[in-house]
Amino acid sequence: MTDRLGIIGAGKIGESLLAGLLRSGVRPDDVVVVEKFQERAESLYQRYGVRDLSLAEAAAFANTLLIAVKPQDMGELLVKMAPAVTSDHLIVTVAAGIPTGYVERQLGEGVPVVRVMPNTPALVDQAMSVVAAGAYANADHLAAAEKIFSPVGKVLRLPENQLDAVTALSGSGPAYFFFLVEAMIDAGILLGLPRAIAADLIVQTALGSAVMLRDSGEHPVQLREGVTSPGGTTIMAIKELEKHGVRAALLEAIEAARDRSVELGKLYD
Ligand SMILES: NC(=O)C1=CN([C@@H]2O[C@H](COP(=O)(O)OP(=O)(O)OC[C@H]3O[C@@H](n4cnc5c(N)ncnc54)[C@H](O)[C@@H]3O)[C@@H](O)[C@H]2O)C=CC1
Ligand SMILES: O=C(O)[C@@H]1CCC=N1
Repeated sequence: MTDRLGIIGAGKIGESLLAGLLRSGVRPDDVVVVEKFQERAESLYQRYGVRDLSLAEAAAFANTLLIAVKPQDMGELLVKMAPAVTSDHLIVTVAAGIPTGYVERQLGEGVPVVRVMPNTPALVDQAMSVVAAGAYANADHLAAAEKIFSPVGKVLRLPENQLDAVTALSGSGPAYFFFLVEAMIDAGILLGLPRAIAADLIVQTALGSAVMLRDSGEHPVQLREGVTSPGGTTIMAIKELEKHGVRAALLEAIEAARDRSVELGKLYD
């Protein structure tokens, strides 16, 4: 397999993957984009030196086609792609909720499809991506898909029936952390700290806590207990979080995200 990639839909996720691949040493000549909005395509060319082609041209150029359009745009896109795609292509899709089975039916039985759920920390090479094989994707296809995502972070293989849960957990996950940080900065304002100071305190605290979670080998409960002194300040805050049902809210929020992923998958039933 030659390694030529076409990124169809170079929005937030498409661009983050494009930028990550180029940072990792992939040559701009080996990547093309197919982008609906001409202005965006021109801006990508200026910033990355990557050409914008039509779907047919991209399919002729690249052996791997990475689809990064919104789930709502998938139906129309796959109809346009079908005539240009063969079983020699590898199709990688990051669209939330859209099953490989649907993509296979639209593009033709036998076309290898790998469904992936990355997340936006790809921008800083700290993504969490999960890859799942469709019915016609073999070990080489999975390895080829992983090669696109491993330069921008960690990659895990899971069966496709877990991808809706993954979407809710790590796909949407960065938004939950940003939401929490935003609320904690507001708490700093409430306590009279300047916004910039509150932001510094919370961002560094988030970073330090994330590194501890990753590197200490300890369970989050142990790490939290290490901060929670008997009769101290932290337990007073934890009591309020429990009183307001923050744990239950998170469980229900992530369940709602999973349900939405399942619903998006039914868009084209
Ligand atoms: N934003 C995120 O955190 C994540 C998004 N995803 C998935 O990635 C996909 C893209 O999401 P974003 O990058 O956030 O959306 P976006 O709206 O930023 O990017 C989508 C891009 O696709 C282009 N596009 C739409 N239809 C097209 C077509 N027919 N041909 C060529 N280009 C076309 C649009 O012009 C746009 O630039 C979605 O399916 C989403 O579920 C997956 C993981 C995380
Ligand atoms: O909100 C969404 O639908 C996409 C999928 C995962 C993260 N963002």
